[in-house]
Amino acid sequence: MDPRTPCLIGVAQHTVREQPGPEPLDLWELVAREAAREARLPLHRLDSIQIVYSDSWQYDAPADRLARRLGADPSHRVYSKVSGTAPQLLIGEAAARIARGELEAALVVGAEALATRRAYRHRGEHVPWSHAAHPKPPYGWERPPHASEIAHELFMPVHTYAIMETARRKSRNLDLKEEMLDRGEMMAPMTEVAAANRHAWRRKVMTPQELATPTAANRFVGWPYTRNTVAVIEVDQAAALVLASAGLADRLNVPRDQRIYLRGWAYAEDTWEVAARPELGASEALGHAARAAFERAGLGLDDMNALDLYSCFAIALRQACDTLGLDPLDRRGLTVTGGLPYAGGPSSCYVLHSTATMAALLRDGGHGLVTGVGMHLTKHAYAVWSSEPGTDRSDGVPVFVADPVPIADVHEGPATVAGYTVAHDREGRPDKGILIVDLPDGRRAHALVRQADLIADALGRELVGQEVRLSSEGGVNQAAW
Ligand SMILES: CC(=O)SCCNC(=O)CCNC(=O)[C@H](O)C(C)(C)COP(=O)(O)OP(=O)(O)OC[C@H]1O[C@@H](n2cnc3c(N)ncnc32)[C@H](O)[C@@H]1OP(=O)(O)O
Repeated sequence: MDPRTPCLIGVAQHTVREQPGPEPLDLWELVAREAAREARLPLHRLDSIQIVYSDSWQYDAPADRLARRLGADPSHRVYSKVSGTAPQLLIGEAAARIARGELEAALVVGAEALATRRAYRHRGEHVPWSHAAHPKPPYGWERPPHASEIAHELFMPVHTYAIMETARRKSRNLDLKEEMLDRGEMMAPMTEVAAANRHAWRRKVMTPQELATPTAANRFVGWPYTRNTVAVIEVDQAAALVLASAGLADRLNVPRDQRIYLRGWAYAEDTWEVAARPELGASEALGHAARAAFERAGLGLDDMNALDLYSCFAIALRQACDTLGLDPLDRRGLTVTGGLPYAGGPSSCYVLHSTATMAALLRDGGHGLVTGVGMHLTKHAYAVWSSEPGTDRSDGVPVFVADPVPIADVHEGPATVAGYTVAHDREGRPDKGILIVDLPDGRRAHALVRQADLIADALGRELVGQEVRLSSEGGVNQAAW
């Protein structure tokens, strides 16, 4: 074997159960030390430290602070942008550099302490954490929301994903109740996986009915999604991966069955704005990423022994199943962790956890698929991991970037609903409708619905396909019918 073959030789995960807990820097250090211990790697041998963006706290120099804690002096230091695909892009980058002989050992690490932030918030206290960046840097997204999304208050994933779900619901002619029960049936097995995962945030087995039925404890958060079917973000969780060259793994005497290989991976992008997607309920990019990853790995879906499909919201799972031709009730299950709603959805870091869990499983031999989604189902990363090495040395250059449908900021006149959600308040009461509409000239637009009777109508039946009239004031479109 080429001594520069990259392999994953150490993993660690940690979940903090009592809040307030430690700050992200402490968590990074904790899991980094544990993963390096498993990898038999002296920390000073690390020549790359790559950290996934933390929503919990902005440090002045994250990678430098961690390097100092670990007693390492890596030549390669990265702090990612916000995205659920960031872990896979960092892993892919580390593997490519190892394969080129630029690095021998890399740490990819991430942590959130959002449950602790919340605990301090509820006590009315500031978090007492170290090395804050001054001034506070701008939020780490690659692009801010579109002006029309801001004007129509459409930037939270609980709303954008819900809109895509209603568009798919209509395209499949599912009625409202059918979609909810179908979602419960798809996600209930994930709760069983989470219950058996000692790192999972929520370890309670739930039935399809419990997931599908709205109650006070399972309120609508972005209709038609209820709390128990969406990513749980306020968690304290950390994970770390150590990648090394096969040559170094040999010198460290890492057992062969502890080495897992990134056999093939690929990255692709849908349009940044949900409204700009040619089909709101389907992904063009996902299929390109999946095909390229399998091709590069020289393997197919049927060869996979285990799967972990990114599961922030049901539509992410459904788009993946639709595109891959995978039965949502496939005997392999859709997740090895329990997924973001149950195992935990620590902002951009989830794929570190799914990869760590998959790696531990594959030590018994076999192949596994781990996928990532970023922003509003914009970014897609597909990674095939294996106990047997392959030859793929791809980088993160997208294999496909979708073309956007133009968005009209304001519009007066007729339009057709393409997808919608009803935003709910903290008490679970309907607040406003948010629509994406098709315009007669082929463009798309956003619109709000504020009238209580129209909101009630939108909650009671399928509104996708409904002809509406838009009126515009102050850059905000209002819809009525
Ligand atoms: C690519 C991707 O990964 S996309 C996925 C990104 N992840 C997400 O979008 C996470 C989605 N999940 C969530 O937002 C949350 O877990 C929720 C809202 C479902 C949590 O619900 P709960 O656990 O019941 O928490 P709770 O209702 O106490 O709210 C937690 C916080 O969310 C915010 N929040 C909750 N509901 C609302 C609402 N209707 N409007 C505005 N803010 C809200 C508040 O800031 C609240 O904090 P506070 O308690 O200090 O006021």
